[in-house]
This record gives sequence, C-alpha cells and structure tokens, in this order.
Amino acid sequence: MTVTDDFIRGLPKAELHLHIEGSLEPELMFELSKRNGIDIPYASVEEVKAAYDFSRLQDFLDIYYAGANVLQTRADFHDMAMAYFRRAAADGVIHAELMFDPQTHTDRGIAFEEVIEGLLSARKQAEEELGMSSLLILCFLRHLSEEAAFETLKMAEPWIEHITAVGLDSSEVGHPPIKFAQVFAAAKEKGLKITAHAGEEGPPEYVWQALDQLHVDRIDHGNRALEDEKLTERLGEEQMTLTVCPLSNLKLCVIDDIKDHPIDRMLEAGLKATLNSDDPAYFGGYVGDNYRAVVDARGLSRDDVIALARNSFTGSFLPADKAAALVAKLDAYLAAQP
Ligand code: HPA
Ligand SMILES: [Zn+2]
Repeated sequence: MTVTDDFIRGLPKAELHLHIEGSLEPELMFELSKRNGIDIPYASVEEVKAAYDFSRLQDFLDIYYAGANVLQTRADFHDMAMAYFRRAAADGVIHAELMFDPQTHTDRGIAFEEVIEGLLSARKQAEEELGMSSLLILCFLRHLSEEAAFETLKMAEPWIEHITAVGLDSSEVGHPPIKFAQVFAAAKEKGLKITAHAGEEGPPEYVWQALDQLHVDRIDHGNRALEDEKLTERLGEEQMTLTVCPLSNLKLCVIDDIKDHPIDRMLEAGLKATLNSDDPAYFGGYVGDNYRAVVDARGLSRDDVIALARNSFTGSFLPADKAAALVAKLDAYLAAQP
C-alpha cells in the first residue's frame, strides 16, 4: 500500500532530535535582526538560503552559530520556539524534545535566564494552544572544554526541574565523548537523562564511548555504528534509540544521495531508529519531510513508518505512563484508518 502524504502528516509522532536554534527560519532571522538592530551578512532571504550549501558539519555550524546572533531576548526565544511548535503540529508531532545550546548565547552575553524563560513560556503556550507536550535537552558544545560544560550545568541549576536531559553537540571529530565523561556523570547524579551526538561524522569508537563512558540513554544520529558489526549488535540488543535525521545527513554530506540512506538497513538490523529533522530551517525540511524523503528513496512500507513513529514514543524521555498514552493515540489513529 502506498504511504500517502496525508497518512504521514496525520500519523501521531514525537520529534526527539531537534535543535531549536536550527529551527530559526531566514524570515524570522530577518525580523529579529531588525527588531534587535543586529546586522546579518545577507541582503535577502534568498541570499540566506543560497548560503545553506554545506559539504560537512563544520560548514553548517559556522553559519548556524552566526545566525543565532539575532537571538537576544526571551521574546525572541519564545517566538522561535512557537514557530517550530506550530510547524511540528502541522506535521502530526504531538510531543517534541527540544535541544538547546546555552553556550551559544551565554558566551555572547545573553543571560541563561533569557534563553530558558523564553523556551519555557513557548512550551506552556504549545501545550495550551496545540495540545503538544515537550521537554528540554540542554546540550554542551563539544568544541569547548569540559570545564565550560560544568559551568553551564551550574548556570542551569535554578531551572533544573524544567530540564529533562543533557546532550552533546557541535563539532564531533576531535572531540570524543570521553572528553565529557565527568560532566555527564554529574548530570546523571542530578537525575538527568543522557544523550549524545555520535557516529554522525565521528567513527564507531565514539558511539562505543557514548555507551560505555557517558552511559547514554539515547544516541543522536549513530549512522556510522553500522560500520561495526559488534556495535550494531550491541545497539540492537540494548534496543538503544537512535535519533536519525535523513535530510540532515544529505545536507551535511554524511550520505551522497538520499537513495543511499541507511534507515531501512537500521530497521532490518533490529535497531530502534526514529526519524527527526535536526535543524529543519537549514536542512530543507521538517519531520514530515524526513518521513516522506526516506519512504520515497528507500521504499519504506507503511509498517516501517508505523514502527518509526512507535519508536519515537517509546524512545522518548517521557515517563512510561505518558509515553504509553501517546502510543495509544497512535493506535487510535491507525484503528480509524480505512
Ligand atoms: O547535526 C548536528 N551535529 C552536531 N551539532 C549540531 N548542532 C546543531 N546541529 C548539529
Ligand atoms: Zn543534531
């Protein structure tokens, strides 16, 4: 049976790998640049979009951090997050786990409070207006030191009850997970869940480290784990959730062609994969576009698509009863299909 756009859009799903700063669309970037009197090095939305031509992760990160300069006040963070929630809701997302990069903002003099209060007020509005639940994942920038990560964790202390997990992002190669073993141990002691980008550009060894040194609850990306048979087996045995991002993989040249995407190989190997958008404003699509892209390129079946959506709930950082309630919404949707 063909998997229609309507089926994909209507399918209740969670998004587990989304950098909120990566949802800043060029139009809003211009609006905020005017609102805050911050110059950006582009004359038009078209010029911004033309700059989004990357050949590796670092090309993207340079532009992504520059784009974040327009974010100044809690209202800016609120508006950016609400724009994401609305687009995600239109794609059938009923629960979203938002990563944010405090160091990108605190290092240029924006108070942690402005960042998090803006995100928290948007979460509340999304719950009220869209019926969408969400939670926050505080990410450490891995190109910075572990000491700086510890300072960030300390800054977050007054809001710790509003933060569910910590993550690790930014330039992967040369910054292995083990560099952050102590700060992740400290976060775990505080009751936070753990996730880390690993095996996007970095080698399978970084995925092993994420498992054995950081004791992750989830792996972000994980593509290169497939190069290591033992590692693939381990991820399958543990049913470790992988937050896979096909359009990101394409834009950042992790794969040469969407037709080469390994999502079906992951499922066939018994891995617990999910589909996500990563940085939708930069990579050309929201979560629904990611489902569509791999259905078309890899011929995923309707059952595959359902399994991916189910994994998004069971792999979420929600308490088991809340995750089960979302799985029930998925089942109700499926039961109502012709
Ligand atoms: O895809 C990514 N990889 C690493 N760091 C990131 N920060 C935002 N997006 C990414
Ligand atoms: Zn990411």
